[in-house]
Amino acid sequence: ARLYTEEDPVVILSSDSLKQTVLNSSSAWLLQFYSSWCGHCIQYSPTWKALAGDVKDWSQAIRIGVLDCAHEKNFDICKEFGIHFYPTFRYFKAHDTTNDFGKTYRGADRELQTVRQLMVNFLQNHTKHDWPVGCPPLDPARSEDILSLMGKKTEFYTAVIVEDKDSYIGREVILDLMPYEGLAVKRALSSDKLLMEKLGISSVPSAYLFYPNGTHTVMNVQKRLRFFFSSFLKLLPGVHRKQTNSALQRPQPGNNGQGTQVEWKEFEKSKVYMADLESGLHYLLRVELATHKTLEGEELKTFKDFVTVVAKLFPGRQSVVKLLETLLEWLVSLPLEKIPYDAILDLVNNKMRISGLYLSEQVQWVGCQGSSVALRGYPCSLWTLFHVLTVQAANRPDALANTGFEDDPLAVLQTMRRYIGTFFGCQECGKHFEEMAQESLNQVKSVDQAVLWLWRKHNQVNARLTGSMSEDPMFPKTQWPTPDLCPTCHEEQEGLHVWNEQMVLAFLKQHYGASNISPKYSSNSPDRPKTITKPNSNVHLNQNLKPSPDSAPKHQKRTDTNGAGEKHNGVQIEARPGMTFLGLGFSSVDMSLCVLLYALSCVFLMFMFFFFRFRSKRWKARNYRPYV
Ligand SMILES: Cc1cc2nc3c(=O)[nH]c(=O)nc-3n(C[C@H](O)[C@H](O)[C@H](O)COP(=O)(O)OP(=O)(O)OC[C@H]3O[C@@H](n4cnc5c(N)ncnc54)[C@H](O)[C@@H]3O)c2cc1C
Repeated sequence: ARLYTEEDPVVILSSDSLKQTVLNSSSAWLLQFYSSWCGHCIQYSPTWKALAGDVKDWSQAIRIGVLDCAHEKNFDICKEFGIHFYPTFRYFKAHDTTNDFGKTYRGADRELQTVRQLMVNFLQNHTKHDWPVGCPPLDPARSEDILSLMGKKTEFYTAVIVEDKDSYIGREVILDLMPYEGLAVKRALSSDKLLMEKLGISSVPSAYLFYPNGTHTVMNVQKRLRFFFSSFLKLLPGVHRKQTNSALQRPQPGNNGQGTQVEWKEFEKSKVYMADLESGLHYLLRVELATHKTLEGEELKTFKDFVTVVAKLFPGRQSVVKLLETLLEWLVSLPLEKIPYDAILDLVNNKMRISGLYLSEQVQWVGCQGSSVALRGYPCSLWTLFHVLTVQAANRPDALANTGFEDDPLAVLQTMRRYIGTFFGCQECGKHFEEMAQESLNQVKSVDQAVLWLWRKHNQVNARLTGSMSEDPMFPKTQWPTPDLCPTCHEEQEGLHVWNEQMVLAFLKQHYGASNISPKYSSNSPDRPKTITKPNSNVHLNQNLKPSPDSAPKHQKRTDTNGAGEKHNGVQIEARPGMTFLGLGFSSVDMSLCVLLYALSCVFLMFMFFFFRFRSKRWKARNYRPYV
């Protein structure tokens, strides 16, 4: 296998693309010419990938590429470029038309931080004439320019990183924020005493922030590290990733693409919202799965396992949990190998009118709302649901007792893997997720590791999707949790950001724990359960597939409902009349059958009565004995 794949944040070059990509480019390039059989190259590849991921946002200024000289079709180009040893590192300046073969880096130190700083130095070697397009100035700003911002209203924020002469933080933060709009980042040196005094800065590195409204203050970050400064700035209100051409064609924030404004709901990002989880379950059960006419074989098994895990672990409202439990009992009690999905829908829609079961049909995205209806929503809620479930499995070890999943730390992840692979509407996503699962899921040995595995993989997906079309400019894809949510989760080792996984685990358990789920915006249960009739489809509960009354939990009561049908979102909502008797709910079909059977049995009994009466009279007349 090749050392680098399309999944990695590096640009993979070949003889066909090398010259036209790298020479006279609008950005500078740092290339690694490697050989896939060379042991050093193999060992070094994780560092190179990490570096490329770390500087992904610098791509307008400098980009990272690889070319495999062991590939037959690259033999000639590697010869032409004079590559004799592997790996060879070459820098290519932006706008270089001299057709040269780049500048070789010969240093022995190839640590990530060293190479990253060399990239900054190399960028600064450009002149005014060949400066990479889109790369902001990296030299320190003049103190007059900074001080003139005091009290001045502008259209954007200005952040100033004040640092020592040898520090790279300022330049790295400037490059990190390059793809973002709504702010400008500058750097200043601590040797500028007047500036230090005017800004009231006594220790470095520090950051100072000028707000668009003319106010200004020292930036308050928990740790004075590059990652903390960059994250803080990326998350400022009004700061978002610049839109690409394709992203510009997307509906604008607050607009659903059809001219209708979407109502914005205020929310706290430190909370998980029950409305998101329930809306996700509604979409999953009534829309995504409903595209399957019947479930059988592996699909049915996957669905049953999914319902088992959710019914046992979902820390939701009683009405939803009861609905899931009833669905589970019904699925388990049914010996069928094939189930029409309409029958499942009938149960989800509580056609049996079992009181206390209800899953709202209203979609309410809160923490998962997007700046347009085309963004976020369901996939966000699905991630959230599975994070909640892994945390529940870790916090409540006995929850899966007697389900066949007890003692299985992989229960939630394997169920998620199979659900995503079988039913998730985005097939490509399913393929990627499966690749990640095949790669490392077998290393998960405990429920805590399962929580961390899902977090790690979600961040891997976030990194891949940074700047993609599915990124909501108001909710940029970041490595999560950001420092403002969990400062102790972040550390730095030799200039590289590292996670404190113990802290991450504690944070995930708190964030996705039941007590952090807010009921705000959750739709209330209706006074009566409603049934849905899809146009032109027979949705009457299939009598053969009715769950037997015994299969419903004993504590569940049935109730009657009354009311006329009503129209909602183009779907006919029909509330059929019914009644309760001895605490059991009966629909009108049940009632009609009862009356019919009652009438038939009356006729039958009358017939028997007259038949035997007539026979006994005849017998008496035939065998009349006056002396008996
Ligand atoms: C299994 C799966 C695979 C996917 N694969 C792809 C794909 O290959 N290509 C594609 O274009 N889209 C894919 N998607 C969709 C994509 O990941 C996002 O869900 C979607 O773009 C919406 O993004 P979002 O901004 O709402 O944040 P999401 O990534 O959906 O995250 C939702 C919320 O989870 C929290 N969060 C973020 N990161 C983490 C983390 N590491 N750990 C715990 N919580 C976190 C945040 O609060 C965030 O708001 C996939 C979705 C799923 C469920």
